[in-house]
Amino acid sequence: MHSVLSGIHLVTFDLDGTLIDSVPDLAVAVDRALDDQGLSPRGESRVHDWVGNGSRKLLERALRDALGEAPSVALHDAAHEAFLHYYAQAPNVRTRLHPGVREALDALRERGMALALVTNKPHAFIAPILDGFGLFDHFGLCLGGDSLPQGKPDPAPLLYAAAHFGVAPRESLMVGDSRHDIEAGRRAGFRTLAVPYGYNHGEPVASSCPDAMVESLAELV
Ligand SMILES: O=C(O)COP(=O)(O)O
Ligand SMILES: [Mg+2]
Repeated sequence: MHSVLSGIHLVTFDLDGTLIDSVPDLAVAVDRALDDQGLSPRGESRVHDWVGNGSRKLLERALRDALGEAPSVALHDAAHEAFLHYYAQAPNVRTRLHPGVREALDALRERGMALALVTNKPHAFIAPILDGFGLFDHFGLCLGGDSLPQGKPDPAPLLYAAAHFGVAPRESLMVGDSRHDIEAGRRAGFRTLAVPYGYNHGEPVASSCPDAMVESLAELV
């Protein structure tokens, strides 16, 4: 096992960008929502840098980019509703698991580690996506961006997970791809591990100084 796991009893994982490459399906739903409003598509490469603060923020960033100014509340609400509708129809068509994810989750589960998923994505999408990969049952707890009043980078969801499993924060590890994951982990008193292949607003996640980094989650186990 990787040394970052020594003394760890709970591992919490981020979803988008860490376990899955979800931008292909996210971008389709964003672009369909924009099209409903007569706005031109933004495409995957831009959406890539807008993921990480939940779906409302994703749509706000897309609308701002398409309009050249901040959207009205009514437009933001309408586009977000449309996005939720389109994404719910096809959350797992072109989404792929990152290499090493299945091996890592299987091995951690076999070793009796408590596993939690803490994403800023709306909770409703977690089960359909994880089920599609046969991984939903690996997690003893799944929290979405709308599960609690605060999402990452607030430490609240991580502290909730630690309390749920009765594990001390210092015996817990947050695994993520973005500065929001590393900040939430640090503020919660968790150890932090980052992967470099995900979504971090176009910046290297190493700048957030995680306790450790791995190229692939396979290195964990
Ligand atoms: O919905 C998002 O913005 C990203 O969610 P994540 O926390 O799983 O990266
Ligand atoms: Mg992420």
